[in-house]
Amino acid sequence: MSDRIPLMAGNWKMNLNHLEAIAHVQKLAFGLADKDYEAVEVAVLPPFIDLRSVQTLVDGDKLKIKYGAQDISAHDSGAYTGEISGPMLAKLRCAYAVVGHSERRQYHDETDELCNAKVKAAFRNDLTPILCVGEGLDVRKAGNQVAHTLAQVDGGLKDVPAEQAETIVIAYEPVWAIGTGEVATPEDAQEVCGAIRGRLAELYGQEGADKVRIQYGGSVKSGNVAAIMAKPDVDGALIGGASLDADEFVKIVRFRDQ
Ligand SMILES: O=C[C@H](O)COP(=O)(O)O
Repeated sequence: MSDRIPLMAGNWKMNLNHLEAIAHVQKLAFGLADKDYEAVEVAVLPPFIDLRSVQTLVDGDKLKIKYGAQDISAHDSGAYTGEISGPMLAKLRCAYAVVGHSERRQYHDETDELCNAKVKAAFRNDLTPILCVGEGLDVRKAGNQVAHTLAQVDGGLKDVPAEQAETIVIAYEPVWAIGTGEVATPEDAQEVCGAIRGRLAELYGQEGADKVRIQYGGSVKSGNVAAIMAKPDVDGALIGGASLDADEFVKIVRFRDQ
């Protein structure tokens, strides 16, 4: 049995301003306070402008909820208008930085090469990258989901040393299941998550691969999370839409009760 601690991370995407963020995290904290959820790590991934408010709340109330950014610059400082750097996120005590979400790959043309630079920027600044990978519908229909996703894993981890790689979080998000209500079956999720762990074992050895947490993302809800989490290579979820409803997110975190 794996001793990996499941990570349930709510990706708010471009939702909730800094005041709404405070109210939302307070509601999450309240919803998670009456029961021991130590065996699950909970994180929120708000828009950049919310991070200071979330940090202040988490610090002030000594909450166990972690937080991170939805993106990170490949550069640590300089003339990169609009970018947010690893040192800035580290100063806010962010735990995580999402890298290569499919919406960044699709709408901002982020390549595996850029994702690799962002993964390195996160590690350089003591942030844990959540590297997102996954195939689109055309690739899935052609049956090439494993090869496609493993190529993204290879690209994102290029020249990343084993001691860093074994601390990364990889989120397998089939693009056709994001925000569509089309959740992958638990078997679909396991097929690719298992293949990802297999590739990590080839790259870093089985012991290192066994330390990596691999999340599933794509239309995760309280009603389907338990079946997905029952799969051996699924160690958590990256939750979009359902994470905006505090009660629903709390139910997802408590997937063992579902
Ligand atoms: O980062 C989260 C994923 O894009 C999943 O989003 P979703 O739960 O709304 O399908």
